[in-house]
Amino acid sequence: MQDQFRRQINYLRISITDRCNLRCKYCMPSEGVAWMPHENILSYEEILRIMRISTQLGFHRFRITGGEPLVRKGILEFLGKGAQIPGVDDLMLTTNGLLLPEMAFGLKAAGVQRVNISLDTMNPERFAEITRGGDVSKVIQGIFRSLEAGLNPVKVNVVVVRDFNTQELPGFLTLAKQYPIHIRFIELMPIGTSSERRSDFVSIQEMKELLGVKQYIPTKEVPGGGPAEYFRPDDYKGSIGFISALSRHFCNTCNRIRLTPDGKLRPCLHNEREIDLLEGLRNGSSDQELLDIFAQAVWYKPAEHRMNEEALQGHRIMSQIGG
Ligand SMILES: Nc1nc2c(ncn2[C@@H]2O[C@H](COP(=O)(O)OP(=O)(O)OP(=O)(O)O)[C@@H](O)[C@H]2O)c(=O)[nH]1
Ligand SMILES: C[S@@+](CC[C@H](N)C(=O)[O-])C[C@H]1O[C@@H](n2cnc3c(N)ncnc32)[C@H](O)[C@@H]1O
Ligand code: SF4
Ligand code: SF4
Repeated sequence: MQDQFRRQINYLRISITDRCNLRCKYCMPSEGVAWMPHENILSYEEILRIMRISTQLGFHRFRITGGEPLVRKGILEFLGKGAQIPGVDDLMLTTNGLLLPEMAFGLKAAGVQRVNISLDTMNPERFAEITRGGDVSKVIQGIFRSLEAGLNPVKVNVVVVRDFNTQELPGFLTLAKQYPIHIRFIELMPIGTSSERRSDFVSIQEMKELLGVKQYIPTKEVPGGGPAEYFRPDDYKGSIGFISALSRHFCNTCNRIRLTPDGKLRPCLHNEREIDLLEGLRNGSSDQELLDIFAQAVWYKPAEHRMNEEALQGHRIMSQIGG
């Protein structure tokens, strides 16, 4: 359906858990966060009901995220049911990739079309540093396992952090050149733990200079519903993409809203306003009543983010919203 600014909103990002098997420095504080109480987390049945209802408003793209979605028990069965819902055309996942070596084929069999995998560095020590203990070899195996499984396209999300991975960016191009892998370089957003570290921000313009690519040839061939702009140099099997949330924000083409693990609809990533669905789900509301709440959340989406006004961000960190 359209929102009040005539944007077509048809993409629901669903965070199925706030839990994670990593603690990335820009996403979570070192002490971790208190997990949401179990009884507040939407059950899979509740999520499937919301998906069904949302298709009546024209939602047809669904991205499962978190926290780390693959750590939630029963996810493959849930995805299998989600993929069967009429109107669910695109079922996708954003993951840190650690569990993909064993789960990629299961995801494909469940009906997931594609995965976006987060990988900010290929250096084992630096990966362990930024994720506070992760094993990069598992993620790299996970990327190739996803290709083998036929998840297509496979995208890799690289959040660029000044003096951490800036020197390593050209190394990622090898992956995009040799394999059908789409590397997306992402501007660090001031949210959660990274809101105090604005000096770590690197703009897309600067990233392009660091990459040293001679000519950026735009391509529209990479399937996706997100804000990335893609380029495919002639001799590349994959592509290079950029997500410029801050320097050239793309809110005027925004097409999504979010569902948090505790059942709130969040019309904008960077605005603390949320609309509760949990209560309605649990107090016997009809589908029509839930649909009305949903439609309201879409209609009142803000025109754009105001990332530089911290008061508007709210108290949630990225893993609790579904980045
Ligand atoms: N500002 C802003 N940034 C977003 C939003 N959604 C995603 N992003 C950024 O884009 C990054 C990649 O998101 P993904 O989960 O891989 O999904 P996507 O790019 O929407 O997906 P596709 O293009 O469909 O592959 C996130 O880590 C965020 O940094 C959004 O609604 N607003
Ligand atoms: C919050 S994670 C959830 C899914 C999964 N755990 C993962 O890491 O892919 C989703 C995406 O948000 C990105 N992210 C987290 N904090 C961010 C920030 N402050 N700025 C930009 N991207 C961020 C991560 O790099 C990841 O690609
Ligand atoms: S970015 Fe993803 S993997 Fe890293 S701590 Fe956040 S939720 Fe976990
Ligand atoms: S910041 Fe808000 S309005 Fe802008 S693209 Fe993201 S969700 Fe949409």
